[in-house]
Amino acid sequence: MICPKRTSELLDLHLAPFKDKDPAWEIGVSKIAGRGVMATRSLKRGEIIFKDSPLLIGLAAHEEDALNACTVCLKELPDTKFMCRQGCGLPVCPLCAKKKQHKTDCDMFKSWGPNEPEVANSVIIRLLCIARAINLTKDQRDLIYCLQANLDNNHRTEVRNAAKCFKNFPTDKKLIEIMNRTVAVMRTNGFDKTTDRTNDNQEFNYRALYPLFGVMNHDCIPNSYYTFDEKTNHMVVRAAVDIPEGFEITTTYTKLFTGNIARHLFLKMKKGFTCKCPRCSDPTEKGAFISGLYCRDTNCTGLVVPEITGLPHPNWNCLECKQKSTHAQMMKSQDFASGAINAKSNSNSLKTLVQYLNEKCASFIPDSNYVVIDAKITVLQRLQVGREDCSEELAANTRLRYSRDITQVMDKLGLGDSLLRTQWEELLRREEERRAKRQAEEAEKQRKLAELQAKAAEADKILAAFEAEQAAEAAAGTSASSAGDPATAPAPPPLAESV
Ligand SMILES: C[S@@+](CC[C@H](N)C(=O)[O-])C[C@H]1O[C@@H](n2cnc3c(N)ncnc32)[C@H](O)[C@@H]1O
Repeated sequence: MICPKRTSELLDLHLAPFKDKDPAWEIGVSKIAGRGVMATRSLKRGEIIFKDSPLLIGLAAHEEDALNACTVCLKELPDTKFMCRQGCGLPVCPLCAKKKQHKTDCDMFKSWGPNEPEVANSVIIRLLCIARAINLTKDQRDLIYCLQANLDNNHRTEVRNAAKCFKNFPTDKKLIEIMNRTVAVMRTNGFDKTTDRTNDNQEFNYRALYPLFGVMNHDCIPNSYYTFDEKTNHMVVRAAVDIPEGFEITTTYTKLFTGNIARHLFLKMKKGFTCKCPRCSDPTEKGAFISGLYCRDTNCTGLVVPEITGLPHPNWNCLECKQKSTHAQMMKSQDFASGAINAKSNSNSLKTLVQYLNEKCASFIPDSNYVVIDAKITVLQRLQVGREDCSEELAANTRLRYSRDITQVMDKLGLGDSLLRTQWEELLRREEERRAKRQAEEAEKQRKLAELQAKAAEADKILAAFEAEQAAEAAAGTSASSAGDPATAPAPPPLAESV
């Protein structure tokens, strides 16, 4: 392990432009693994712990990605004529083409001689983020070297493949070593256009290395969460719960709503370690049953969960009838449910998806299963954009119901704040406000109706009394005339003039 003191010195230099005078964190020796980030004072839930800026950032440029984005400002460009005219093989916008960053990138790649500089090539564009390490200052490069690098057999492949796209790719061992090391550091600590790594299903479209964040260890119930500032690409890390002084500040390298087996596999394959946090050691995942499936025995109503063995294909146990099932058997149920729900999620009709989730799914998959949670998150995200083919009432009820469901899962898992939770809580608050407003409006309508009805009843009463009076008067008149009273007898019709 590299000395925490040296790591702190290098991080101080990197963060100098915006580091707090009295930072809430320090680098220390972790009880989880190697170095970690520790709280220097107690932190309140929601408080900003630190901001980090990317030491390296570039386009992720995966094979399937559109490549018309500027390699400096990272913004999308028109889909023709976006390549630099100097022959470096990099897309760049007219404004950034004049900037120092592009000049440095352009000089380096031009000297390596891209095979087809006028054609956007994902391998070349993707390499830029790594190759930029060559032109960093010594302190910055030391910081890269100071971060953990899990050196697997594959970490040299990227540079080796990229070399084939240039005519004069450097052969200098030192330069190649810098790039290979940077690839390994990126894989261990960086972001690569993936939502897998983010704690919140928040999209991050670039390849980047945030060095202070790179010292944070993983916990499946992290006590911090992060967001990105879209303008500066700075990362902001906040306390998800109250964190006492001296406690380690943790993050999650996986999505929050994946089951034990999927998280275990991801951490083992991509990050090279086995997590031993309380969530990973509990087959029920703190009673949230994110991996839970129905028992295969149709007479049993129990939930089946995977055994904690650390194996990729564990046996599963029914918590009710104790029947054991093989991993392959349970995966059939999971795959069927995932296929059915994903097909509906991909359909154009939001109403169909909501109805399917509300009326059909419970018959073949428990509500707690991650596929159902994911689909509900999809619905909420789509509802944030518009209510599509859902009625106002269905949209309102769904927002309320699903955000409550997801908040409940978070509570069971013991998850504190996160971007998702803040969003759902805001949704719940707004929906409850709307509901209260609608109820108040309805009550006011009823009050007015009752008032009108009372007035109408009063009017009816007056009218009835008047009519009764009239009738009485008429009756009195009739009896008077029949009694021959000339004063009250109706006037006789005028006699026709006799001629
Ligand atoms: C981003 S680094 C974290 C900082 C690292 N501890 C250091 O000293 O630089 C990621 C590496 O830390 C280790 N690590 C992080 N979280 C861990 C955990 N929960 N259990 C075991 N190892 C962990 C793994 O070796 C992982 O590849």
